[in-house]
Amino acid sequence: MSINGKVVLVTGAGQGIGRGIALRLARDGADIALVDLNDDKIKLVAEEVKALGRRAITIKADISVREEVFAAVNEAEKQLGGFDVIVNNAGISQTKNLLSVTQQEVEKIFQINVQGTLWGIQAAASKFKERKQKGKIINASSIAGHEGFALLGIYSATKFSVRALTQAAAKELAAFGITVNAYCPGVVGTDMWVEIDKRMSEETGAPLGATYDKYVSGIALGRAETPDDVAAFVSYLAGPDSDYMTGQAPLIDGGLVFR
Ligand SMILES: NC(=O)C1=CN([C@@H]2O[C@H](COP(=O)(O)OP(=O)(O)OC[C@H]3O[C@@H](n4cnc5c(N)ncnc54)[C@H](O)[C@@H]3O)[C@@H](O)[C@H]2O)C=CC1
Ligand SMILES: CC(=O)C(C)=O
Repeated sequence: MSINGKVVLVTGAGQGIGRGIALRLARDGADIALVDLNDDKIKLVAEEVKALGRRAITIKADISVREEVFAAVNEAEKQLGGFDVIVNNAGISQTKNLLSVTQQEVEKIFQINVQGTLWGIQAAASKFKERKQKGKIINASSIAGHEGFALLGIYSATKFSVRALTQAAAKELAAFGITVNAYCPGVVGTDMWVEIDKRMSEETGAPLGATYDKYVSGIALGRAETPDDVAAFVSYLAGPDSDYMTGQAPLIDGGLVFR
């Protein structure tokens, strides 16, 4: 299985799952455009990609701003000489109960998790069409895109929305040879979960670490997920072995949510 020489853009690549995906796809042979709000972090990941023998560029961009996402895709093509796969990975969490969440808070997370994913779909699909080539679009959903979780209700709504966009885009873009799929991780030990656990403690009074431990204790395979676990599945979605798959959002969660 190889994506040797392909150009892949990964958003939210500065840390956590996005960094894991960038490094895995570099090991698979791809050149990587690393996109994140945090310039310092993507520069460090770029050094790691280069140490694996692949090319890497960094683009500081906010995925919630449509023009910045289109500019990032153009820059990736210009500097790396092609454009084959986008991984719309960047996202934020929000731990609030439904009765107190504000309009501003709802708008912010929808702008990043949903609109940001839509801009990535638009920018990548436009580029594939302009280049008259096939391409792959891969979006970050979640277990929370298959089940609404208490205190993660608006976050869950955004991840259900990502699945809706994935299905609709797959139908609209299949005729152009563009596939659109999503990955749905479970409990991955990144900074996002540190923040969720802290906010859960504030909301419920649970001791720090207790919410994370409770979630992990529900995983059939008996351990928290790592970015590498997610990246291994994204490697499949990015490569030719998934060519006959589109519009899907499989769970890769160690056995936590069963559908
Ligand atoms: N950590 C987990 O357990 C799970 C995470 N996910 C999803 O996976 C994706 C990655 O999650 P993690 O690596 O855990 O998160 P993280 O919080 O560790 O890293 C997210 C990265 O995205 C960047 N980012 C945030 N907003 C951005 C914006 N507007 N524009 C550009 N970059 C931005 C951040 O700077 C950061 O580098 C997210 O979409 C998340 O919802 C899904 C299921 C489980
Ligand atoms: C962060 C996330 O997607 C959860 C709650 O699993």
